[in-house]
Amino acid sequence: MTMRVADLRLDHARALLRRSGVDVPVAGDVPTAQELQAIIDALCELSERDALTGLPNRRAFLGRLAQELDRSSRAGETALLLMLDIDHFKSVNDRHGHLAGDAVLRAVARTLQEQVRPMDTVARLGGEEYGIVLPNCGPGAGVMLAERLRQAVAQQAIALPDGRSALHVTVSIGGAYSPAWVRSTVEHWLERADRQLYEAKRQGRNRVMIEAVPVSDVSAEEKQALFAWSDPDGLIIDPADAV
Ligand SMILES: Nc1nc2c(ncn2[C@@H]2O[C@H](COP(=O)(O)OP(=O)(O)OP(=O)(O)O)[C@@H](O)[C@H]2O)c(=O)[nH]1
Repeated sequence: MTMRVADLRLDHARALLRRSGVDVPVAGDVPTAQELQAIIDALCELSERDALTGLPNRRAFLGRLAQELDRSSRAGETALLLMLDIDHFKSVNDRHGHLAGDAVLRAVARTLQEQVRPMDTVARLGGEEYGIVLPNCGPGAGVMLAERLRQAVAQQAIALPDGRSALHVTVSIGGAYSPAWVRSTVEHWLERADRQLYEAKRQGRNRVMIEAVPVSDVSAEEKQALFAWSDPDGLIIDPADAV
């Protein structure tokens, strides 16, 4: 049995889009190809956004990281990955309520977005954690930028939904550079930045910790892949001797 466009049941998709504030006008009962395409595009866009802050979500961010790794491995540039986590966020919820917690999450998202360049991507990774990827960003600029982000959040007075009070929060930031010329993996990059974030929390929070050396921390598989790729004669080189 073949399915016709007229049989498609789009009510659910349309209702979801309407609830999410996305208006996809449809002229008649049977959608045209353009109308169908608009619904598909809007659903794709929605699946990559965090509903609370409007930032790209984890799924979208992982895609951006993969793109950036690919670009920096070809261009020989380093990109910086930052992981940010609001300090003692549980106590914001506990003291002021969940709605106040949500207001804080939105306010921090706005501040981070305001501080970065248009080419950078700020995402909410889940809970009170954000990720930022900064293409073409080297060690000098990276530390300064992360420190600027930390200060901007700490200085911000966040208005609470009761309209009467405001509060301040701080963030801990961990960072790692993508290795230039090496095709690394998203998982390994995230793990390196996460290790720095863990260290920033351990050392007392409200601080920035960025891995010092951009290239040296490359996994054994990555070294293997790099040398297989760079050795056109197929000679076997022991990566341990080469790096
Ligand atoms: N309001 C609100 N709270 C959230 C949301 N997502 C996660 N949380 C809360 O975020 C809190 C995270 O707490 P923890 O993981 O203990 O971390 P923390 O209190 O920030 O402590 P440190 O990270 O160690 O400084 C939990 O209380 C979650 O319920 C959300 O979308 N809205």
